[in-house]
Amino acid sequence: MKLITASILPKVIRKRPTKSFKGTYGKVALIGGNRNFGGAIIMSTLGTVYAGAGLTTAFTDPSNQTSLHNWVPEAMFADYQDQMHLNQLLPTMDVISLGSGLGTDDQDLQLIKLVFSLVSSHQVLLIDGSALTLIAKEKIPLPAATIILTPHQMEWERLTGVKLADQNPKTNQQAYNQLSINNSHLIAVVKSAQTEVFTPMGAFQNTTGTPAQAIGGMGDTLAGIISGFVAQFHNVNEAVLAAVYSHSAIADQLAQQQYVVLPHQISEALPRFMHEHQAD
Ligand SMILES: NC(=O)C1=CN([C@@H]2O[C@H](COP(=O)(O)OP(=O)(O)OC[C@H]3O[C@@H](n4cnc5c(N)ncnc54)[C@H](OP(=O)(O)O)[C@@H]3O)[C@@H](O)[C@H]2O)[C@@H](O)CC1
Ligand SMILES: Nc1ncnc2c1ncn2[C@@H]1O[C@H](COP(=O)(O)OP(=O)(O)O)[C@@H](O)[C@H]1O
Ligand SMILES: [Mg+2]
Repeated sequence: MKLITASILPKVIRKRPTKSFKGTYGKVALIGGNRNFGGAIIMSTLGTVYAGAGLTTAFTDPSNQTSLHNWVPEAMFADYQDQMHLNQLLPTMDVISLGSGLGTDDQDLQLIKLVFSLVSSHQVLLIDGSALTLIAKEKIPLPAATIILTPHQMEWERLTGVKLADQNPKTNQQAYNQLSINNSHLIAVVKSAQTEVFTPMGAFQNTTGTPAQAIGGMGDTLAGIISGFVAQFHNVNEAVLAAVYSHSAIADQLAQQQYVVLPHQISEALPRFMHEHQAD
């Protein structure tokens, strides 16, 4: 297993060309955040916007609209139960992130099915949180698209059947290979204290990260940052690796002076971190 080190950053994070506009940097839809988990979609949206995605829309429960705009006015809001709006907007997106704080009710399951039916092969679909739990439980096949799965270890167990205690680079690789049989463009970010990333170009282990990150919303934030990187940087595999590295590298830096690192602090530190690591 190869290591993800700082050398990934200048490969991925490029100086922005002068002749560019917001459309150059990608359109992202983030779908999730029920009445109880509004924070999840807000943290995810912060990650995407602060990573530099050109246009970001959060599809969420209407009860989250005011808080979302207080935290991140750069993002647009849409009601995730508005099927017409989903039908209209999702086909225009470059990246769709589904599941952070979604919940596991029947209406959430119907929403996942609708999104899967709307996604097309040129788009990237990131699947996180409750959406992973539901597709594992209901055995929903993944659509034809570039798919990024971001499970924590219990979600990975639900998806693959590999028990948490048995998870290691070898069993995880076997499970990834099995999942890839029906999808040749699959990336699995298996999150833990030493996150492993499985891609069609090989398997990688992250070298950054701290227990100061063990707090709710940390994975929601990562899903947002990955979406923002993939929206604007062209090699999807490398963009995911750079996002995973950056998320935890910033946490390492903050943890030098903080007992715990709050997820939104990572997003807020991201533009400066990317500035420091951009290449010509
Ligand atoms: N502020 C918000 O709005 C927030 C909203 N959130 C949203 O909530 C939704 C549910 O997501 P979830 O991860 O909280 O719950 P679930 O999928 O049931 O997994 C937990 C179960 O697995 C077990 N477990 C064992 N190992 C584990 C591991 N390494 N990492 C994690 N869990 C591990 C664990 O064991 P225990 O802790 O009980 O010992 C427990 O039994 C999802 O949509 C998410 O986006 C959250 O992000 C929080 C902030
Ligand atoms: N001890 C740790 N060391 C490094 N990273 C950690 C540690 N604990 C948790 N993390 C990171 O925090 C995130 C947790 O993801 P997840 O459980 O999905 O969070 P949530 O759903 O609450 O947002 C992952 O990116 C994981 O790698
Ligand atoms: Mg999570």
